[in-house]
Amino acid sequence: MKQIIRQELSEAADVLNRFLADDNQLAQIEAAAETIAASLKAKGKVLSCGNGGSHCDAMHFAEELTGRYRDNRPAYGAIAISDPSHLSCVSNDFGYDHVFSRYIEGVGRDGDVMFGISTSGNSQNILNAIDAAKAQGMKTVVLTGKDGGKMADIADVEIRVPHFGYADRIQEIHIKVIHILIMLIEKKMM
Ligand SMILES: O=C(CO)[C@@H](O)[C@H](O)[C@H](O)[C@H](O)COP(=O)(O)O
Ligand SMILES: [Zn+2]
Repeated sequence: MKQIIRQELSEAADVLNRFLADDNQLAQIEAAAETIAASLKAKGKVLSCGNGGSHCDAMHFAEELTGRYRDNRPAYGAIAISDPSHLSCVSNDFGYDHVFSRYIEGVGRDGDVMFGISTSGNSQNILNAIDAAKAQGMKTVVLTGKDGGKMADIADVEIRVPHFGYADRIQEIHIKVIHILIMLIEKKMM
């Protein structure tokens, strides 16, 4: 058992160190923070979305913007697309591929930011959300993994964890990126 624990922690450390060494990804994190802070300063908001574990991460990101991260400060506008009644209605009536895009059509406004999280970069409901966000005049920021998938070509800002194994290793870096983004956004809002 100890061997499994060591192997898992060691692989996680390797993925983190490779990400840390990639200046291009660090620049993308700064670009994402700038995009989001500019929207919030102009009274815009962030609409975040993801599937499975990334859905939880989308909620985590939004609550730290509306609620709190490390210290108290004003609330910032953010909504994770997560209302079960919306998700079940749209899945039932239009299909699961439309759960995020439909919400963005209803709630997204020019100047808002769509924040999508996908380890494959290929989840169709997030690809559709990017299209819907663009149609609303919103900026799009995505966290991806592997080769970035189709999202790499269409998002305004893409932060990628180039790990080609299981999704959990990618998600572990995503949550670190989310915390750093909140920190940078707070600094830019001061
Ligand atoms: O949390 C995990 C795996 O760690 C899973 O629930 C995972 O999020 C789900 O399989 C998602 O449906 C994967 O979607 P995506 O990351 O490719 O967009
Ligand atoms: Zn998980």
